[in-house]
Amino acid sequence: MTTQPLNTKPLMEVDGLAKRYRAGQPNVFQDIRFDIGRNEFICVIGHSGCGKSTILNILAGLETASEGAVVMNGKEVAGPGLDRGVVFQSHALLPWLTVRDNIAFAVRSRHPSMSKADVAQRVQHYIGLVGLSHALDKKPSELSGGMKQRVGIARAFSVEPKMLFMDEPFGALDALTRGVIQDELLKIVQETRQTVYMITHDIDEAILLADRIFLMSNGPEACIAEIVVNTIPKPRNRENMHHDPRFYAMRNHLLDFLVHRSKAMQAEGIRPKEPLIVYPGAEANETLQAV
Ligand SMILES: Nc1ncnc2c1ncn2[C@@H]1O[C@H](COP(=O)(O)OP(=O)(O)OP(=O)(O)O)[C@@H](O)[C@H]1O
Repeated sequence: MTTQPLNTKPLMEVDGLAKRYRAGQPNVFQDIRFDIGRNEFICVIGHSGCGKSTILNILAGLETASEGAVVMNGKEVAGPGLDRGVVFQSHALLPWLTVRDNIAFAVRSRHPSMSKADVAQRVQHYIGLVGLSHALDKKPSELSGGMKQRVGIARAFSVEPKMLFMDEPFGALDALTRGVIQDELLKIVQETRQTVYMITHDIDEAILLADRIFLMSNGPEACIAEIVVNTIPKPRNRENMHHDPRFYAMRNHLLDFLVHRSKAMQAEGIRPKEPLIVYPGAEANETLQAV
């Protein structure tokens, strides 16, 4: 299920992806199949080594699949493209350029004929959304880790890609900084309605940000075991989300998968043909409406 009308074609269609790095070895993952709707925010959770980054890299066109196909906007993905942006755990800013020029450089690569004034306006808009207007003329070496990552996020959004991939973008940050940046990401996504595919190990982060959460079984031969539809309505808010009765149903479901079900599936060799689609806490909503 996607969050868009059924008659609208998905932005990305993924069909039967599998990857093996060496002949004769088992697939890292196989039978990966899903659609991503326009304006959807997808989070992917799974134990280390199940192939989350490899899948993300294949969708972004940075890696090739052993089997299967990825189609975006009706066109097969055969390599990297400017319509897809990627944010990794390390910010990858150009150290010799200021914050302003790092973002302007990215905007100009995507829109070579954009006027200087429009590029400047776009840079200011996106750096403002991550609360760093005061740092426009600083070099990356003058910024903290959290600030660099915020510039990386502003840069990725400023290009306005059709699809943005984020591979554990906050993994290297302390909990406080992470919270601040999650709020900024939430704000920027609400404003831009950017389509995002993001890997995280943080369950609360996934509940805060995602429309749907893909749960991957353990590898090798990993698959998407469940697709969890976020039952907490938007707009969500980090400060009071835990007061929503659906929050703990979502959280317990995700935790239980990571702690118990993913291991049990591996031990018993269970591979669902199709991911189970679940709505944890939906019954809490029905109770709320009945009161
Ligand atoms: N270039 C490569 N050559 C050989 N094996 C690889 C290569 N890249 C990844 N692998 C293997 O493929 C498997 C999946 O790796 P991947 O990084 O995609 O997993 P992940 O789920 O993103 O892990 P993590 O959560 O630790 O980042 C791992 O067993 C890894 O060792």
